[in-house]
Amino acid sequence: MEFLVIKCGGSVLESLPDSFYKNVVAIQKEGRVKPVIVHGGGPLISSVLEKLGVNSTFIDGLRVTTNEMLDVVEMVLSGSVNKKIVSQLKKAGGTAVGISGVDGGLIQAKPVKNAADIGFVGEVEKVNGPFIRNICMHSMIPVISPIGIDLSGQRYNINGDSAASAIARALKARFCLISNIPGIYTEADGKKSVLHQVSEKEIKCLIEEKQITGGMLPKVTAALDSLSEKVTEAVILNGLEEESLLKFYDGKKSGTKIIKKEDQVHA
Ligand SMILES: Nc1ncnc2c1ncn2[C@@H]1O[C@H](COP(=O)(O)OP(=O)(O)O)[C@@H](O)[C@H]1O
Ligand SMILES: CC(=O)N[C@@H](CCC(=O)OP(=O)(O)O)C(=O)O
Repeated sequence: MEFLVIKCGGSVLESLPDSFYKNVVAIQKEGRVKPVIVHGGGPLISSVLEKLGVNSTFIDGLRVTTNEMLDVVEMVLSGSVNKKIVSQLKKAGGTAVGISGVDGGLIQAKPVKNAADIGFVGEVEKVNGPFIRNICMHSMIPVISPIGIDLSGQRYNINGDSAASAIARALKARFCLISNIPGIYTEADGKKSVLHQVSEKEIKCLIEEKQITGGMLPKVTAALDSLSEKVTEAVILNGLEEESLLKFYDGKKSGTKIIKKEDQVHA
């Protein structure tokens, strides 16, 4: 079974055109590749927390998450955001199942490394791949929110990009990250452009030069982590560009392709 993991960023969720969901359903109905959606929801979490008088702080693009904040994060991600995507897919003619990483032990998590004061932020230890496969086998589209759980039952807030990356790796899936930008921007001589392709080494330079910052940091790490011998590229796509998902699916040029090495040979 072949999979396509589609990570939908919170930056773009409110603005994704109906055609995006129609395209996901069309891919599912074609049957060759099973789409799996993993979503974020960062901006909505921030705005709900703000209404409750809680300010968010981020370390390397990850939200510092106290126990009280964790309840809000889960409510927003696994409740409102997740069910909106399921409804959109229904409207587009498909059947989706909304679940969080907590359900069925889908995302087993542990505290994220090297950040003592970040609270209940997790990284993925293990993914229950057979659970996802089962949903896909029943012609349904899994829609997964990035909350993880450890063996003691503690829940963790996981960055959507890293959750999606671990799921893509577990399924040996093609991986695309849908966001609100046409790809990775770079600037040289005051001129801004979008990279068509970028390697791990180039990404390190761009991070050092502070050309890649904020929410793009977990995104590029996630893209690189998803790569394996079998899956050699991950792509950052613009959700606001109507046909970007189908272009990527059909192997056409779209967004920024992330690869391990510059000399990687491409079809
Ligand atoms: N080099 C870069 N190219 C493009 N976007 C960048 C870059 N560096 C930082 N960013 C920021 O990263 C954001 C995408 O991350 P994020 O807001 O977390 O998206 P999402 O919610 O879609 O996961 C962009 O909107 C942009 O502000
Ligand atoms: C640990 C951490 O930062 N978790 C994220 C989860 C949501 C997310 O990743 O949303 P986007 O995809 O929209 O960025 C957060 O709390 O914002």
